[in-house]
Amino acid sequence: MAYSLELSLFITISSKRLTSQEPIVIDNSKTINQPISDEGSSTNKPKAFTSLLPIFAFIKPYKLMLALALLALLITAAVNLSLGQGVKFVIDSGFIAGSVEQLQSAILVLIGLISLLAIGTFSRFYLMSWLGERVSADIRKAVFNRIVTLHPSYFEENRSGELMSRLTTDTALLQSIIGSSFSMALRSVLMLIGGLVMLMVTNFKLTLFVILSVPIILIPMMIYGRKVRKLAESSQAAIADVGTYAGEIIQNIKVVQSYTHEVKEQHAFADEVEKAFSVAKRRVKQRSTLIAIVIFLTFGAISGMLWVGGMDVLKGEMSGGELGAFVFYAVMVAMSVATVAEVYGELQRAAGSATRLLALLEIESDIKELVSPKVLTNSAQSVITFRNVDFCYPSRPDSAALSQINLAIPTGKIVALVGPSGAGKTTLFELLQRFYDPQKGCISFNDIDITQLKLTDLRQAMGMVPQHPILFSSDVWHNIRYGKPDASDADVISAAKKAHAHEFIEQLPQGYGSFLGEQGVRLSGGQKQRIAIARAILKDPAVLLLDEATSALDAQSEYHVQAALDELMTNRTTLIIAHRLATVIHADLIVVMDQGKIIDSGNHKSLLKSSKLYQRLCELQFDKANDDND
Ligand SMILES: Nc1ncnc2c1ncn2[C@@H]1O[C@H](COP(=O)(O)OP(=O)(O)OP(=O)(O)O)[C@@H](O)[C@H]1O
Repeated sequence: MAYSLELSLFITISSKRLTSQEPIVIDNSKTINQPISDEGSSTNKPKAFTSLLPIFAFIKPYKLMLALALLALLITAAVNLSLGQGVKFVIDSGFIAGSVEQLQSAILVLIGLISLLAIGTFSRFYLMSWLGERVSADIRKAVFNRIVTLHPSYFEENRSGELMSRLTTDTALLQSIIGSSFSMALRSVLMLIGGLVMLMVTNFKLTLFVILSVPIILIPMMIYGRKVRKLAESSQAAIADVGTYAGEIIQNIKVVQSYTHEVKEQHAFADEVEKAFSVAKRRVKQRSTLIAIVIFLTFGAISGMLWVGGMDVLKGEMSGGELGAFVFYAVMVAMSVATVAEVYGELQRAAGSATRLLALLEIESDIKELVSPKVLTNSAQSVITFRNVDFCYPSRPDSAALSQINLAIPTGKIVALVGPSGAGKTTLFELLQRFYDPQKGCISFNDIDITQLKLTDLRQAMGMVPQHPILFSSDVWHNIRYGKPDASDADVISAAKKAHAHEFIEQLPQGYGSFLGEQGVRLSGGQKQRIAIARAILKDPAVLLLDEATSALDAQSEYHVQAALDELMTNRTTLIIAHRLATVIHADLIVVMDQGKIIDSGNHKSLLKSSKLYQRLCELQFDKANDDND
């Protein structure tokens, strides 16, 4: 009886395990990011298991936990095996011998064993699951730590969604491998060996029967199991499509509504959902069939065994207890083989995840730092020099984004960069912050080549206010304090006042504690800019990099933003990507750029005379300003 219970448990567990694998499978097959690595997938089986080995480096710190878990595993395996002897004893000494006392003592022993089994199983399950969770948390942290230090061009080649799935689904698969599959496999191997030995000891003829019937049960299981797994993969892929579709629509809800595409999107989404349903339907059908076949074959084989064994019992060649124990061990062997087969497939998929995660951990940032980099000492000085700088983006090696850039920016001066779209102005900012290194030439800060400078010193000295401010999904405190994490509340408020942001922040529902929504959606463009300016004021950088906003700010916002910027630029070396004439007129130096080159430089007056492009840009601005005034 205990057996049928265990068998049905086994079937439930196996089907649950299939379900739990599914989300992971989809990630491997569907959203793998090819540039990172596509190794370790099912096409790379021979390498599969060796690629799991480096994961042991993450398990090593928790050796004690692992040892205890293995001990618990050994104990439970031994108890499981001895249970068969318990069954034999109960039947032979209790029922058959008709002795109440012996039956009682047999049952007591059985209860003792079962208690030991329960404690052992609890320990094994707890310790292994703990280990799985702990190791996957450590891997997640290691991967994230690596990701945030990588060069920005890496993120142009690898989409953020794909990196996220490394952090979540790939690590989750490893967690399930370490936390459950690994111990299941070990336990099953132990039970398989132990079970086979016990079978041989109990009855050799019947052992041959078992060895023959195991493949009869396993082969259809494996064939169907593979089909179910494949369908589970496509089912998850279809569900992922549904998620991606919904995510995009939710993100762009305003565009959808302004084009009144709600109904169209509802239909398109319904199609995606139905596609996912029809795949799921096929999977459910296959799985139901699989379960039915397994039940039929398993119980069929047990019945066969009972018949052969029963005949032996009737002939007096075997005791009833021996037959009971035999059935017990036979089912144990079959279950162990099934588990090992199932875990094998799972390990292969986990190997894929491990390969990808480890590949990610091995990537080095293209922006290298010297072993003992130079540090910035003179905080009062901030001289920037570009010498013969040539640069093309890694993704476009044949087209120069900057060429032959020579530029000297003295301490405390305001330098405006002007030029048509695509001239290379933003690229200049990127190089200065070492998001990329130029292929030729040299950029120096205070006469030190920036490649020799300590990266944090360099970036600490730069404060960037981008055209489209980046805000985090948090409150005002967090967003301003990002400029200086240890700033006091008073410092944050003072920076906000200087940035002309204090007043509007005060009027927000929870003042500085107001949540700004994803990317600060709950603020206007001008307000977002002022928060970004407050952040830069708090950082108090030696050099200010300002991508001036052209966005149609209303006159009042523009006044506030300009006043905040004036405050920020005072006594600070400033580079402005200038879109407005007002800034350009006051700049100490205006640099005119076109197609990656500096074509003119000077002040407003001299350029008006000498530079055709500058004249044209001014005319366009004046005409626009006049049109706006009309
Ligand atoms: N990440 C990138 N990868 C490849 N090419 C890029 C990348 N960023 C910019 N470019 C290219 O480099 C050139 C210079 O771009 P950049 O953004 O520096 O121009 P810009 O002068 O700042 O233009 P805008 O005023 O429109 O912002 C453009 O041709 C652009 O297409």
